[in-house]
Amino acid sequence: MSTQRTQHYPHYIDLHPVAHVRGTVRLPGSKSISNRTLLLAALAGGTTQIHDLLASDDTLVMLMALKQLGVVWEQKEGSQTYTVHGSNGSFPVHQADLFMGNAGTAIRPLTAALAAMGGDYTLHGVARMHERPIGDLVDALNAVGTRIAYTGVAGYPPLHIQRGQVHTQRMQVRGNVSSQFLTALLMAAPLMAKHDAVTIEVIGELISKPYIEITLNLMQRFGVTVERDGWQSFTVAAGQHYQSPHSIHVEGDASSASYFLAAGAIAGGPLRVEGVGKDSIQGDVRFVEALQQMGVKIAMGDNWIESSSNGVLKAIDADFNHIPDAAMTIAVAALYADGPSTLRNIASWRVKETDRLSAMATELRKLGAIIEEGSDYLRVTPPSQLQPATIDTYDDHRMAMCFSLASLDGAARRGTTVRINDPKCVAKTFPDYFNVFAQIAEQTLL
Ligand SMILES: O=C(O)C1=C[C@@H](OP(=O)(O)O)[C@@H](O)[C@H](O)C1
Ligand SMILES: C=C(OP(=O)(O)O)C(=O)O
Repeated sequence: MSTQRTQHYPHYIDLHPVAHVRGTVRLPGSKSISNRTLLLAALAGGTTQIHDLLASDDTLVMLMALKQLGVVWEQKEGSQTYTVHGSNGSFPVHQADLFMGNAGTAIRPLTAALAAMGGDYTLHGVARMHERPIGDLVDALNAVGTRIAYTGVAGYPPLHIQRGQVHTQRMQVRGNVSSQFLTALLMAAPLMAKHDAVTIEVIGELISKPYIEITLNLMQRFGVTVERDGWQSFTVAAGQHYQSPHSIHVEGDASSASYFLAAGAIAGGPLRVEGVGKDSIQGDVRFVEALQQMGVKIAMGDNWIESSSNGVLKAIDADFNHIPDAAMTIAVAALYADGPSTLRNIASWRVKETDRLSAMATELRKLGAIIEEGSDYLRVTPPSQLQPATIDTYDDHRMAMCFSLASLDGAARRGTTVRINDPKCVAKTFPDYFNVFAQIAEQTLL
């Protein structure tokens, strides 16, 4: 039923040096908003039209899982408009074996929702998904009576969910490994708050905080209000149900925007992205603050952002905990800076699509950079000249996308030829990435 596109990529792509980039890019939909919206629409009462849903592997696994769970949805032909028929808080199918790929935004919220509903479900994914932690979420849920078991290694998917006896007014969750655990509990909380309010307490530190704002914002649009005490506790009053807002528009993906904004910053610009802007609910729009600290000129409208180079990039030393995904783009942009840059507080990189701290260090070194890899930081000292390199991507879309930037000529140093191995991994969030990247580079020839 889905007509999502499949890009046919070769085993590698060679990117040759690009003198200048300029142009306008229409962004694909936000992954974070797409998968949250799909699940909320599926749980809600009523029918929701979702416009500009992201077409990618991560949204495909969510769509397919919902279909297996008996949720009815249709895609409007030739568009990314979907109609989802809500199931009023209870999915029709109570037994399913669900493939979650490597989509954190699918497996974590679905685990919480299915465990709260009860049934007989297994959730599994690609090999790397089975190395990505989920124990803090399972602990939080099983402590209030759900029945989730590990079928492989304790603390990691695959999971087997059975019907439990959920009795809760208070839940506790750790937030120092992934914010998606809190997001998952928040989204499932209305299913558990039938008779009593449910309060979710965060134990210790919470990382990636802006993603919680996306969750709360979308829950609100589906009619559920969360009372909060800062980042410490979140309460969902009893008797709230998700209600369709009828129509919802998915913003462009702010993390995907980072590659193009960095391109404009490195290699001239102006480079405009359309689909996100001042009004965005995504924390990753704050990527532009990091660029501004690096001396980049940024202009912003309600629904667009534009970057242009202002000479040599200034080195940066900053905390990137609030924008872990877009921070990878800064690590590559740092190759063009006037000195060493330090990206701090990014330990979560180790448990994402790959160990991104280690992968980033290895691949940046291939280009000639001197790298210090800490347990939770990365220090990038640019080389005098970038060396041609073959970049391994570790089945990590962001590795493939951010290393494309090393082909750009910057004010401080020239770009180099980069071979990107296994470029098809971009399908996780941006199947068309390399075509769009080629267009902004080609536009310089006009
Ligand atoms: O909630 C979300 O949509 C996301 C939260 C972040 O993960 P962590 O909270 O694990 O850092 C981010 O890296 C991921 O790409 C998307
Ligand atoms: C960490 C990421 O994905 P996920 O939603 O699978 O956690 C990412 O897209 O960079």
